[in-house]
Amino acid sequence: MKKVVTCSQMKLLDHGTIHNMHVPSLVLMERAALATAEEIRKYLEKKNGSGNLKKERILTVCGFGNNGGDGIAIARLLHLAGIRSEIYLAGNPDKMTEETRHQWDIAMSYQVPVMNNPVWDEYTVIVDGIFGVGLSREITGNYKEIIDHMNEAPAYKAAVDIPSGIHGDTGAVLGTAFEADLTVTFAYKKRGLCLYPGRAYAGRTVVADIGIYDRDRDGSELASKAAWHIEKSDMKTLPARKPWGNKGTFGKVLLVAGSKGMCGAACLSASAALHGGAGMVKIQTVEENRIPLQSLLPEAMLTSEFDEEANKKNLNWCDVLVIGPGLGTEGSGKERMLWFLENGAKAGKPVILDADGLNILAMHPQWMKFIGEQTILTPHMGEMSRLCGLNVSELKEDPVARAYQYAEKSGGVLVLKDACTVVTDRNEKLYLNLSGNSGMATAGSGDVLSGIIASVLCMYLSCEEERELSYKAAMAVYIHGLCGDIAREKKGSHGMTAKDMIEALPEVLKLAEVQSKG
Ligand SMILES: NC(=O)C1=CN([C@@H]2O[C@H](COP(=O)(O)OP(=O)(O)OC[C@H]3O[C@@H](n4cnc5c(N)ncnc54)[C@H](OP(=O)(O)O)[C@@H]3O)[C@@H](O)[C@H]2O)[C@@H](O)CC1
Ligand SMILES: [K+]
Repeated sequence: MKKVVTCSQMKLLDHGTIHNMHVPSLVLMERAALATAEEIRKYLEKKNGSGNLKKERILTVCGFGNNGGDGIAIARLLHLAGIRSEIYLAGNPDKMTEETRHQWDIAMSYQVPVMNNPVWDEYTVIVDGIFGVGLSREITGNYKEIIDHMNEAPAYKAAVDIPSGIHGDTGAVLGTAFEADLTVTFAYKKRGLCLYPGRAYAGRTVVADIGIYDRDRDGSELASKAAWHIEKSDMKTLPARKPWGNKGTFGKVLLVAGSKGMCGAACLSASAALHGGAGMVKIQTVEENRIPLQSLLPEAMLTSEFDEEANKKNLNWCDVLVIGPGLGTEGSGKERMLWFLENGAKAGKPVILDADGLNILAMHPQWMKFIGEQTILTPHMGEMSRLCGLNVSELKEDPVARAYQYAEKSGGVLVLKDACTVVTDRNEKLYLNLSGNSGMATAGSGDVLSGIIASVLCMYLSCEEERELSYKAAMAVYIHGLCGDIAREKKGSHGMTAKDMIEALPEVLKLAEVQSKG
C-alpha cells in the first residue's frame, strides 16, 4: 500500500523534515528537481534514441512559490546537461519565496536563458512549475492565459508535483488546469492526482523520493490520517486457501437478491462470489427465478422460502450476507431487505448492502439504525445522491468528504463507487482506488463488485490475521478494478461486459497465489 496525502498533510511533512530533522529546504528542492529533470531526460532519450537532443527545446514556466523554485532548478539542471532549456517567469517576482529567490540567483549565475515573450509553438517540452500544493484559489487573468497557451502548444508536457490548477485535495479544476503528459510528484501521491478530473490532467504519474521523513523526532507518525491506495504487491497478503479446508470453511454467502422478472443481478453477484472463492452461495429470491438461476448458475443454491423459521435457518447458516442486487424497492423486496438487514445486524453478521438495498434504505432512512460496523454500503453516485440528498455534481466536488460524512452518520463502511472509488469508515480510514477503467461503467458491474466483496470477506474467515472491514472492502474494490483491466485488454472498453470481469477474476486471484509463493 502507498500513502496518499492532502496538501496540508504534505506541507506538514515538508515542514517536519525541514524543521524537526533539519534537512535544508533547498536540499529537498534540489532532489525534487533532480528527479523531475531525470524523468524528462529519460523521456527525451526514449524519443530520440540515446544520442542527439539538439532538436529539443524546453521551456519551464515558473511561479513564485516553491513550485516555481523547483521549476527554476529543473531548467538549470537541463541547461547544464547540454539541452536547450529556458525559463519563463509567470507573475510578480516581488512575491518570490526565499528558496525560489535562491534558485533564481543560482540559475542566473549559470546563465540559464530567460524568455519574456515565449513563442509557445517553438518548444518540444513545456514544464509546468507555476503552482503546486500551494494553489489556494481559482486561476484567473494572466495565469489563466499562460496555462491556456501551454495547453495549446504541441509540446510534450510535464508537471512539477501537480498540474497547476488542479486542487490537490479534490482533483477539481480551479478555473483552468495544465494538461500534463507526465507529472512527477514528490514523496507521496496527492489526493487530487488520484481523484478525477485531476488524475486525467496528470497523465502518467511518477512518485519521486526526495527524502521527506514521515515521523516526528519522538517517532510518532506525522499525517497519520493520510489515505492509502492498494497496489498489486498487496495481493500477496490475501489469505491462502488452507489445504485441509472444505467448502464449509471457505465461507457461506447468503445473497438476498432478485425479484419477479429480475434475476440477472443476482446471477452476476452470486457468480462473482463463487469465482472469488466463496465455498458456498445460496440465493434467497422469489420462486419465479428458480429455473433461470439454476440453469445459469448450477453451483449456487437457491431458496424462495420467506418465513421466520426459514429465514433464521438461512441466517444462521451464512457467514456473509449480500442484500440488494435486483431486489426491487417495493413489496417482497422491501420485506426481505428489512428482515435480513435487521436480523443480520442483530446476529453480528457482515452485511454488504448494495443496489436496491440502498435505494430502499434511502426511502426509509429510519432503518439506518440497522447499519453498524459490520455493514458495507456500496452506492454509486446516483444511489449516494438518494441516500444523502445531495445531487451528483455536489457529491463530485468532494467525494471523500461526502463519503466520510455518510460513513460517520451511518456507522458502516462506505464504498462510494466512481472512476476513483473511495472507501472509508467512521474512523477515517480512507482508501482511494487506482485500478480499473471506464469500460467498467456498464450494467452489472456493481453486482460483480458486491459478489467480490463477499468472497474477500470469506477469505478472511479462517485466517488468524485481523484486518479491518474497510481494508477488506478496499481490497475487493482493487481486485474488481484489476478484473476490469483484464476484461478491457481482452475485449476493449466498449465491448467488455460484467461477465467478462467475472471471467477475469480467477486470473486476478491467481496473481495473488503466484505472488505469495514468491
Ligand atoms: N520546502 C518545501 O516545502 C518544498 C516544497 N516543494 C515544492 O513547493 C511546492 C509548494 O510550494 P508553496 O507552498 O510555496 O506553494 P506553490 O504551490 O508554489 O504556490 C504558492 C504561490 O502561488 C500563489 N497562488 C496560489 N494560488 C494562486 C492563484 N489561484 N492565482 C495566483 N496565485 C496563486 C501564492 O500566492 P498568494 O496566495 O500568497 O497570494 C504563492 O505565491 C510543492 O508543490 C513542491 O513543488 C518541493 O520543492 C519540496 C520542498
Ligand atoms: K505544477
